[in-house]
Amino acid sequence: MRILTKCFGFPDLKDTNSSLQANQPSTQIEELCNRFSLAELRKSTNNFHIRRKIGRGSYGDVFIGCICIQGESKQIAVKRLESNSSHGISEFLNEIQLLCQIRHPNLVPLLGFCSEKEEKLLVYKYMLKGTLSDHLNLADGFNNLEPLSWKKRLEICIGAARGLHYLHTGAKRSIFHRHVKPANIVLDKNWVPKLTDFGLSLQGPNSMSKPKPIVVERIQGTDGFMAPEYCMNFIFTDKCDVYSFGVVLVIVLCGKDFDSIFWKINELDKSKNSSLPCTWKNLALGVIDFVQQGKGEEIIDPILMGKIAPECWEIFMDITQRCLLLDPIERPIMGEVEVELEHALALQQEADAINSDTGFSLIFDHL
Ligand SMILES: Nc1ncnc2c1ncn2[C@@H]1O[C@H](COP(=O)(O)OP(=O)(O)OP(=O)(O)O)[C@@H](O)[C@H]1O
Repeated sequence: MRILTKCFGFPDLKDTNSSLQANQPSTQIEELCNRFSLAELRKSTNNFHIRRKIGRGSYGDVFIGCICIQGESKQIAVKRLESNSSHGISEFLNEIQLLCQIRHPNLVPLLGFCSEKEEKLLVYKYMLKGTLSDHLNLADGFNNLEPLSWKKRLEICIGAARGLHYLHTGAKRSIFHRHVKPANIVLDKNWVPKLTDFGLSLQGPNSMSKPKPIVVERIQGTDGFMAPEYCMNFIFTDKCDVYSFGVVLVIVLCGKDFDSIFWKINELDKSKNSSLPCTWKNLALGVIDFVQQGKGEEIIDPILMGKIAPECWEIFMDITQRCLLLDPIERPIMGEVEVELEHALALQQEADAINSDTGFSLIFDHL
């Protein structure tokens, strides 16, 4: 087992260590990734004007801008690291080093970075449709965006699963994302989902073999999405990302944030006198429980009622609850999750072709 005390370190990149000590990206990375000047990013965001602010994460504010790259005008999202964020510097370097080396249709393209004076900025391609979280109306209450159809949700999950599968097995060395959640899945103008926020990601040894566990010094991530064994043993594997992805699938189905789903499931359990609240309850089994008791509409996104074909439901719930199994060995790998979700979508499309008018009003009685 390899022990990583920091989440960066790319032996195939020269200069990396000395640059990291100086909190600067390595010279080789600069060959792979644009370095923007602070002046051009200031200009492109109207000096980080409040009206250009499109979001805020733990890293700092995110601004929209427009910049000319190789003669082409591009809309960009600029993440500005807050100056008092000590922890952010390692995430900043980690994200550049990782994203500048990999390209995939389901990973957000990093266009470049800026490290000048006290300013540290990351420059991404702007994703017109925002985050999956925005479209599930999870962030800051209701935001009036058109709700996503069930098929669109499945397509988004398939794309995100593909991106995660690529990270685990497709790159030269396996990469664990470590921060999978709806807010870290962004959508381009064609609704193609892309994983973003690689600040916490870990790069393991050669991915030709099975992804190997990595021991971390401290637990980082978002509550509710972190796998139990990671929180208890400080060991991260590809199966911890699978667990987080399972939580995403439940949220996509319910259109509610983690806490709301978790408390609803606990309430139902309490009414049955079954068990005490437990953070790592298998949420998918909780949802199935609701449905079997004829209370599906209390937990599932109301927009989806009558829209999910029973055949699709079965495959979707099966893979979701397997992603959330307590024993990581029993969880599927991301490749299997991707295939099962594709299967679920195909079944939904077949059922829609037959029942285009009637819908699936009996789906929840059927189970
Ligand atoms: N490439 C992008 N295109 C369009 N909007 C973006 C892009 N990247 C980020 N955003 C917007 O900025 C917000 C903040 O993003 P960021 O990744 O910094 O934080 P987060 O993932 O929401 O939170 P945290 O960093 O705490 O996990 C997002 O919710 C989104 O609205």
